[in-house]
Amino acid sequence: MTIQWFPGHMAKARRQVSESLKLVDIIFELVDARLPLSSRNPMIDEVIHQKPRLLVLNKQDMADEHETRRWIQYFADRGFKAVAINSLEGKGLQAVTKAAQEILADKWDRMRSKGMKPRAIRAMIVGIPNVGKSTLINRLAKKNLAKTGNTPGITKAQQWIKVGKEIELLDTPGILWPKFEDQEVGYKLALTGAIKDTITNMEDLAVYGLNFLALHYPNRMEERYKISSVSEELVETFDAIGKLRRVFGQGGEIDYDQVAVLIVRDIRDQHLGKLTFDFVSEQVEKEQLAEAIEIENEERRQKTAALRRQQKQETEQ
Ligand SMILES: Nc1nc2c(ncn2[C@@H]2O[C@H](COP(=O)(O)OP(=O)(O)OP(=O)(O)O)[C@@H](O)[C@H]2O)c(=O)[nH]1
Repeated sequence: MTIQWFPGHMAKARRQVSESLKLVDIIFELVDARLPLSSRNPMIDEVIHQKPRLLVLNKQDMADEHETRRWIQYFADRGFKAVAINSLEGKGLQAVTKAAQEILADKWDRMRSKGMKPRAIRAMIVGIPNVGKSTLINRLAKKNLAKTGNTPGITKAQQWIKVGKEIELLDTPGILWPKFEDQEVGYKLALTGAIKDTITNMEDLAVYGLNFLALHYPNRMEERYKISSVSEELVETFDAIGKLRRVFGQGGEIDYDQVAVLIVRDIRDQHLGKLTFDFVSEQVEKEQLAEAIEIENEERRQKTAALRRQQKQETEQ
């Protein structure tokens, strides 16, 4: 399965985010708690530069709680504050305000020491499509619908939403497209519904989903489909699930296309429980591997350089 991404959209989104960047004190980078890495825009660091940022893991209600805790710690260990929220039900929103205040505490202290009056923190939400940006804005806006009006001095009028006394939020979020040249990232995004089904092959997706379940959540797969592994002969697995769930075509035969759709829906609709698709343990392993390769490369470079120096000395003598 090849999933395309959209460079045209990306360039426009980057421009839009860059333009708004100078208006805000902090970026709320919204990601899906089920895939805190795969749902990040890989160019986000380049786009937002050194702007302070809070990582907001949304849809926490759908993610594996244990893994969400591990991700928050993972980001903290790397110097990024992260909070988990559920925008749909408005859970965890206070943690967003509190974390933003903590991140900007030094800047606010400096402002106060210069005699400046404390003002509300200005923030902007950015994230990939479908991650919950509008839901969060609406949820925050509901608390206080009063908009603070346009910011003078910019051509395009920006509306600000007051969130309590502490925060003013830009009412238009920055959309950053995911980059899914990595096929696995594409599958994960598709399984959580971030990519439209029209650009994904349902059977490939279902097979990826089953293999993922067998590896990370075997008990849940067993409970739902009464199978403990994915057979090398995929037809056998699809037959077993089709029979169990009575997915038959008109002639009474198993309808494999519909079995694939059923598996994907089951995963998306949480019939296999709260699932997380990115794992801290796998990421740390990848990072350690990359580090080990870099150390090896560096040692090799040093050895080669030493050898060259020695050869040079020998020819000079
Ligand atoms: N379960 C759950 N669903 C959520 C949550 N936040 C948003 N959603 C759902 O996710 C879907 C996408 O939410 P939107 O707010 O439209 O996402 P968006 O990022 O604004 O999407 P674009 O407009 O495509 O950029 C909707 O069906 C929301 O109801 C959440 O915290 N939990």
